[in-house]
Amino acid sequence: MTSTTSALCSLDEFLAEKYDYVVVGGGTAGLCVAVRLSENPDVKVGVIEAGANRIDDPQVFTPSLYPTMIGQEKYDWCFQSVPQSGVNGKTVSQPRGKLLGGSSGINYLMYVRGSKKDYDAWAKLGNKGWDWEDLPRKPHTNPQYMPIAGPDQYHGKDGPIHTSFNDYYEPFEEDFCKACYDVGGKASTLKDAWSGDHMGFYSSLAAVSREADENGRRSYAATGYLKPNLGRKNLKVLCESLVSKITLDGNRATGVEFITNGEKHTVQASKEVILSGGVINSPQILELSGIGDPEVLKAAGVECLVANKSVGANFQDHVLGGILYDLKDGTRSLDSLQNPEYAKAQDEIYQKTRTGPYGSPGMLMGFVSYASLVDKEKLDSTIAEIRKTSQAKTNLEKTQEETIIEQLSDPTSANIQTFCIGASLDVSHGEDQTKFFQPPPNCKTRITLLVCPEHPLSRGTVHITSSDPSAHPRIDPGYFRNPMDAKILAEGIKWMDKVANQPVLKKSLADRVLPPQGASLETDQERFDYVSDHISTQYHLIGTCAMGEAIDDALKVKGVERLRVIDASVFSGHVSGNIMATTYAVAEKGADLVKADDSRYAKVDSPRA
Ligand SMILES: Cc1cc2nc3c(=O)[nH]c(=O)nc-3n(C[C@H](O)[C@H](O)[C@H](O)COP(=O)(O)OP(=O)(O)OC[C@H]3O[C@@H](n4cnc5c(N)ncnc54)[C@H](O)[C@@H]3O)c2cc1C
Repeated sequence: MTSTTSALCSLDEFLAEKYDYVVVGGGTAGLCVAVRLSENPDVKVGVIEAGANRIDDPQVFTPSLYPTMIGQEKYDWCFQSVPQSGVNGKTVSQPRGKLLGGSSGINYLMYVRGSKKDYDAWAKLGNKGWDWEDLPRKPHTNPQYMPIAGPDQYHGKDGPIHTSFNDYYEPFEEDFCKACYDVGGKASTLKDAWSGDHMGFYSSLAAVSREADENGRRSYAATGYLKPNLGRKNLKVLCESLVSKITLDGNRATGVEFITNGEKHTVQASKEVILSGGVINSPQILELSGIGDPEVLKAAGVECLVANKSVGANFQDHVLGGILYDLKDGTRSLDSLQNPEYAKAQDEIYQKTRTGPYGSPGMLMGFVSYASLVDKEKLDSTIAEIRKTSQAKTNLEKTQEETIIEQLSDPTSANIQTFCIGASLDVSHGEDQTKFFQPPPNCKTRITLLVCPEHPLSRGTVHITSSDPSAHPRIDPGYFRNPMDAKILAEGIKWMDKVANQPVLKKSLADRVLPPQGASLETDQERFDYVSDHISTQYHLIGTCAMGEAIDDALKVKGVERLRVIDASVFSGHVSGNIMATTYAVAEKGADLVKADDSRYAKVDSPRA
């Protein structure tokens, strides 16, 4: 390869090379895969990323500044759903990171693993090698599978993504945890929330580095995986270039077509194309390439080259609902950073020591089971209603539904995630992230108490409606298409209302803002009506190239040779909690699956980033 000092290269440099593997999308999964595949210096890897390199941008690296990027085209694809009949016809914004590092560069930084049972459910769906034993526990012996946290059996020490606990806490954080345990009437049994059991309430790890040169900064795919390996001569990364399709010779992927500065180019991949465009763009790119449901392709004016009806189906998300309170006068929260004097003082602290609220995003969360929130009669009627109103059509959907019924019936299953965020997150504005994060008026400070069902029954789709690669696909998340999801969320709101009314927390709260002070949350119907009008995405889109359906368990696209998908679109069912860590784990395993099919890797003593 031509010698440059950095893998980040110009168009000419990129086109001058020949690649074994071309990775589409330099995001969370894509950079992990590219870095792992380029560990062998004889293997040439090219990455094409639509967004820019923003490694040195303070909005990206300062942990608490994520709200300033979400909903802004400089950082975010700013996708929007079609109107959702389950939520009074509202549209719901669908942010996705459009920068080197992808969504790991704009997300809330929460570093969470799912429950053991969630991954075991993937294996039960027929995906061999994807259970807990095979995936997240690998860091135990093989730290790269889960990045570092503390020095115990569930956390590695030398992984690429660095995590840490906040060094700054809001005054009410401990009170929230106490209130949650008071409502449940039980003390904490939580040992390690990354051990496959995260039932309970705690301040989570954040993907914030505490290493010298990155101290107090976001640790994400661009800094954790790519940055230490920029000197590799066999790795080239081209930014600000939009992949328009995968080129095929019959049913064999041969390379990629992309657009830079309005000009079309192609690049060949002699071994494989790896699609890591994320949950919206991976199915979009497959469909633009003629791989997908023939009817969808025909309607979009794209010739069908490989029929695969599962592409773009099985969309799932975690839906966020919640309650918003003003804090009593004088109670600090991240909203206090609106006050210019306080913000200046905290910024000085952050610049000098990399500590304080700017380096400590809200991390307070927890998990409860649905079975612990309702009595036996209500649990039985929920299950009967799920069966009666079942919308499951495919084998995958039917098996998933039975798994969800098992999960909801199990008092040890993390069915509902809860958050206490010391800032105003306005769930009446799920359609617009800039309004969602708008600070409260009159320099007030607020607290947001969020609730989120983890194993949704509703399914949606992502499909192209045009052959234009720059046109956003049609995103129909199907929120509350199955009304049981709204009913389960409504139970979570009932529980959260009790938490807010525990004296230990109530002492910090002033008026309720959402639902407005005085609005009743007494009946099932009132709570159902409230959640049906007040939701946001929790940004945990999955499933549009699902393992076992659109692709096989080696992540190969069914019906196409030399083409894999490796990103969050391959999750076949949902996991409890935030999904960045699981996406890294999928990418690590995906890279190993690619290596297993290429004899050149047997010779390599995998150095780790
Ligand atoms: C606002 C937000 C907050 C979140 N908060 C958290 C959190 O706190 N904790 C957590 O665990 N998870 C969180 N998540 C979820 C998590 O970050 C994502 O699920 C995960 O990062 C997705 O990884 P991915 O590799 O599938 O996609 P991405 O990381 O989105 O990568 C896809 C990449 O492909 C590129 N791309 C797409 N199309 C093309 C094309 N045609 N040509 C070239 N490049 C293309 C994109 O620009 C992007 O860089 C959040 C997500 C968002 C958006």
